[in-house]
Amino acid sequence: MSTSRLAGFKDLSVAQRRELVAAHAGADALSVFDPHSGLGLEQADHMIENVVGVLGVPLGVATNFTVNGRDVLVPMATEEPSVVAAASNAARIARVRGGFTTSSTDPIMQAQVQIVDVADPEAARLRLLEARQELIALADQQDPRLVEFGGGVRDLVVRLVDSRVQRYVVAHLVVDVRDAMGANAVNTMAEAIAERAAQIAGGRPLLRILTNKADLRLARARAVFDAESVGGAEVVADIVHAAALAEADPYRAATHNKGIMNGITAVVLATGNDTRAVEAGAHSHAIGPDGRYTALSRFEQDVDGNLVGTLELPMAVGLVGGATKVHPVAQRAVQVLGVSTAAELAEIITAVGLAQNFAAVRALATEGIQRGHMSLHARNVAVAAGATDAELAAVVARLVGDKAVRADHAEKVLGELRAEAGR
Ligand SMILES: CC(C)(COP(=O)([O-])OP(=O)([O-])OC[C@H]1O[C@@H](n2cnc3c(N)ncnc32)[C@H](O)[C@@H]1OP(=O)([O-])[O-])[C@@H](O)C(=O)NCCC(=O)NCCSC(=O)C[C@@](C)(O)CC(=O)[O-]
Ligand SMILES: NC(=O)C1=CN([C@@H]2O[C@H](COP(=O)(O)OP(=O)(O)OC[C@H]3O[C@@H](n4cnc5c(N)ncnc54)[C@H](O)[C@@H]3O)[C@@H](O)[C@H]2O)C=CC1
Repeated sequence: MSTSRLAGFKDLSVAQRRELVAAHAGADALSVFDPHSGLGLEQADHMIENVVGVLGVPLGVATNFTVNGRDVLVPMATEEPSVVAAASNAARIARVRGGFTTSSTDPIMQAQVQIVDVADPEAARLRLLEARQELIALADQQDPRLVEFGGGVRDLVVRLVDSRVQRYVVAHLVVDVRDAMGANAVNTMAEAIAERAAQIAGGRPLLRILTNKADLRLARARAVFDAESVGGAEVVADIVHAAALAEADPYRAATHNKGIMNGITAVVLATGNDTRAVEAGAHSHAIGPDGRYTALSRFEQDVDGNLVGTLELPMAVGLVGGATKVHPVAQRAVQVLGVSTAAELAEIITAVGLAQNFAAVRALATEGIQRGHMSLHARNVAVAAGATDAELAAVVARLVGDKAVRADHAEKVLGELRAEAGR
């Protein structure tokens, strides 16, 4: 089934949405998305330690995404109102000009081996490089499955890092991890070569761990947002101004990048991937060549006057290993996305990050964030004030109408409605 635009998806009931998503994923029913049949206590107890329960996070589906010409429904797990709506809204505008175009590097992760107390670091560096083949072979022996799947060590790089204590020799194993996120895989390799590497360097092995600055594993997304659909030439120009401030000013960049991560983290979480690893990679990548923290995305006006958005960042996500293969909901989310490689997943996640960023910045450059975001957040405020299902719509309408989406006002409105009903 083509998802085409799926206009009006938001107006369907939860049951109707599930039917549509199930049909799209080629599944009979999405029973596993049911809160009572998702992650069980027993499975949870195998995943982490000292388990006492399972936390439910809303799982939504962003619509309207076209990525490299393919319509995609995007599962997003988030507690924040308006994130799924914003992504769908941006994707609706992007598809006017063909949607998102993506690409990525090979899935290369790196592990570091720190060697301390080396008398001659410069010479140690060359001794390690002379032993490159031996060390690579030793590392590859640790993971025959990965090698079988076409992955394995691609290079050995040696850096000298001057710290306030001493000059460290730091060997990097550069590993193609194929469809894995790869942390466990490269950590095993780093631990296996550490003793031998330190012996060759003439020092003592200390840290043996991957780096989350996965700057050899980049995913990229690009989209042209049609000027008219964006709101006209002035809005395009103002979005470029907004993005330029984020590039120039770390205070704005942090919020701009948070908007990107609203989308990225939601898909990373929905697919059972490691949100902290992706966030660490993103923020380390937000440091520009001049050492300043800056925006991860760029927005420009093209020759036709349309807005072009681009995003490039490390994206260490996998389809095997970690929770991706264990969590039943994550597996179903991957099925809905219709991806079969980690690279495809990484690219879709990056497209969602760009969409999310565009939606937020467009709102900020026009009417402001409050109308769209707060009208959706009003439901949370009303429920927190004690509104029942039957009272919810009336309370939300009053909060939005009064432009006062606040707890005290919700309590006041609720009191008034109940007094009227009691009369
Ligand atoms: C909220 C909208 C989308 C409303 O925007 P709108 O123009 O009022 O929406 P609309 O009713 O015309 O609908 C347009 C499309 O948006 C989607 N849409 C619209 N409403 C819904 C809904 N209820 N449920 C699901 N989807 C929805 C849906 O795809 C819909 O198409 P349709 O289905 O009608 O054919 C818009 O104002 C928007 O994109 N705002 C940005 C919101 C945002 O970024 N939220 C993130 C939280 S704020 C934050 O944390 C980050 C920030 C902002 O600080 C980052 C930064 O500073 O850069
Ligand atoms: N700093 C960090 O980010 C750290 C993260 N982690 C955790 O590590 C986990 C991910 O580690 P992984 O090595 O991905 O998991 P993993 O070790 O469970 O799975 C990867 C293994 O799967 C096998 N495999 C089977 N099919 C494959 C294919 N098609 N492509 C690649 N490998 C295939 C390979 O032997 C590979 O080594 C996550 O849970 C993450 O939270 C662990 C330590 C540190």
